[in-house]
Amino acid sequence: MKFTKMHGLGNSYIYVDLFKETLEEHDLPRLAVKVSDKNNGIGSDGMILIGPSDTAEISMRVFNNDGSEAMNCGNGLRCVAKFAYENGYVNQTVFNIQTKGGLVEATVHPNEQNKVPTVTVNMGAPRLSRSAIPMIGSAVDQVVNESFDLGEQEVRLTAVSMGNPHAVIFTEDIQSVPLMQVGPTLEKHERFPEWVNVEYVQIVKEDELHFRVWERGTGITQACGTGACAAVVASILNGYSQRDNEVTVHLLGGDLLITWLENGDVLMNGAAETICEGEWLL
Ligand SMILES: N[C@H](CCC[C@H](N)C(=O)O)C(=O)O
Repeated sequence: MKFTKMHGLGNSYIYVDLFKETLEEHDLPRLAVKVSDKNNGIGSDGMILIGPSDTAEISMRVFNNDGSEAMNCGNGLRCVAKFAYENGYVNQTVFNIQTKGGLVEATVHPNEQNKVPTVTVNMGAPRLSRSAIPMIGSAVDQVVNESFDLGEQEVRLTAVSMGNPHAVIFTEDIQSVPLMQVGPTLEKHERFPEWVNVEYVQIVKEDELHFRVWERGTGITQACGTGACAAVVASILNGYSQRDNEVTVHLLGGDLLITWLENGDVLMNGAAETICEGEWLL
């Protein structure tokens, strides 16, 4: 099986081109776990399948490194867009990508001078209703800065879906967040029936945030594109940032530029890079 390893700000995946490869005989969750393993496999945060679509120019399926399938992946979308453009699967720089969480529109910027190529993705509108997250056990429909009992400690979180679920917690000091404790506890908490991605955010100023993430199905990653979008939406819902203003999100692996437009859509711009190509022999 031929593959391409690509990353968005250090959030890497093993990409398989289903226009050329067939995985019908494979158990996809098991394959995702195997290829993601850094010792017995290739090593990545998961596996992404690029393929045909009957509703868009191209489709994407995302598997975390625990084998769970996700509805969306921001860093993955930018890499899929770059791959589709470079491999001639699309003949324009603006095109749609079908994800399990819905259609998104990607814009490839191929000619940026002497810079790492970036891609802009219109991620569509965030889903804020508790039932869309999904999240249970809350009296209100939109969960904004709500107290959440974790047993030995209490956090205040804002719940946002970008097709996949996110719990955003604001902090005064991003360097000291208890991500290793709170991340796994929240990730599989019973109040999140489909589990949840967990983000800590420190406000630098209204158009600049620091960000850390514990990803559902993967753990701590260098970056999470959908998480950065959720962080900016949560920052605006909590009054720290403004609609229609581009916010710079500093993630461990680099920066993303996110704007929640007045029309409701969330735009994400960031790098997408190819690491290597290879053949999976197992
Ligand atoms: N762990 C996520 C999928 C990957 C999302 C992330 N890598 C991104 O760039 O958005 C989930 O289970 O919803």
